[in-house]
Amino acid sequence: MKKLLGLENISIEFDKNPVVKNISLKIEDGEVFGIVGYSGAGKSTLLRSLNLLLKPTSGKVFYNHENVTNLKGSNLKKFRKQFGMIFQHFNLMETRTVYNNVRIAVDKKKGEKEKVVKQRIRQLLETVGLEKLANKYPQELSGGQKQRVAIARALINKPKVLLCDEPTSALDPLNTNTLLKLLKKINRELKLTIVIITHEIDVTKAICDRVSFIDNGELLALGSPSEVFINNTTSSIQKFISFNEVHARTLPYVKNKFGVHGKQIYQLIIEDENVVQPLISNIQELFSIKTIVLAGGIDVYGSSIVNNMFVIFQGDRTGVKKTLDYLLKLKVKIKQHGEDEVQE
Ligand SMILES: Nc1ncnc2c1ncn2[C@@H]1O[C@H](COP(=O)(O)OP(=O)(O)OP(=O)(O)O)[C@@H](O)[C@H]1O
Repeated sequence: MKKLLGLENISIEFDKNPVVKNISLKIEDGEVFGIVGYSGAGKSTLLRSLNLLLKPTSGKVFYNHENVTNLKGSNLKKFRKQFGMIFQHFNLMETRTVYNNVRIAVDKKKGEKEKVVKQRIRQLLETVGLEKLANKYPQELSGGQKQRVAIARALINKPKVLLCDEPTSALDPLNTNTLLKLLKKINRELKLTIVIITHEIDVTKAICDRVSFIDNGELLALGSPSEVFINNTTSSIQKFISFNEVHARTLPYVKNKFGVHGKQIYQLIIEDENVVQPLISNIQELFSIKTIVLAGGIDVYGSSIVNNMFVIFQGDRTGVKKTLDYLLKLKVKIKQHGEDEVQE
């Protein structure tokens, strides 16, 4: 894949207050790229610098290898047309039908024939599954349907990039799922690059090829969802995940109730082909080590399948040591569980 967007040492301040701090990253043509972090981390501000809705205080923005940071007037307008945008609260016009909410966004300057425009709107409404609701008004639609109108509207001028600012935050889990599937479908079928802001780890796991984790204006991690959320030991990322992971709440109870020391608990991160290997029974056969599984769950992180397990090994010290060596050789990632947070 080739690089489509690039930020180089971007900083953004509001009234001398730094909100984005020296961030550099590249977004590839055709990928789904996530920007993740707590509320107030600077995600929306960063997103808006990509299409220069916000000009950075310092640093450079690249599009197709061209430095676009200082574009002005008609060149800036032309540049922005490469982007469509959707938002958490849909921003539809309540007095217009679904069809007209899309129609109003058509770039008139292109001078396209009405027939061509009509055909494209119909086609887009079909893509987002709303062809039968073209004459309805926003108040007659569910949240998920409204967001799909917003997607059709954002795509009407055939942008190269779709910027999504918390597109699922106002939706229930069912609608979230449908919307994520739709985003993935348009990413593939229209070869659209998608940049999506979210504070929900499940959203990134479902559709992102790569994610960036932003905390307090800084880029703390960048990589595949499993690299960023499972293999990264930065404490603010671990805490972020613990919102979603039951074991962060349950393991302290196990430790207190049964007098288990934190360091007896190992987190095993078993990925891809190892997921279907009989590792636990191998350990028992080879080293006479018994395994108590406290928690475990298999999940899909982007293109990786990961079994994230918390275990206690029972047996002599040499056996445990051999077990750890054996697992490490198989590229299982191992972390010893600390008292308060997971440590390498
Ligand atoms: N136009 C602005 N003027 C002044 N301060 C702003 C402006 N836009 C954002 N901020 C401040 O910058 C900080 C980061 O805001 P931003 O919206 O980028 O964060 P976020 O990570 O997207 O959070 P959220 O998910 O809550 O929107 C916040 O403290 C916010 O108040």
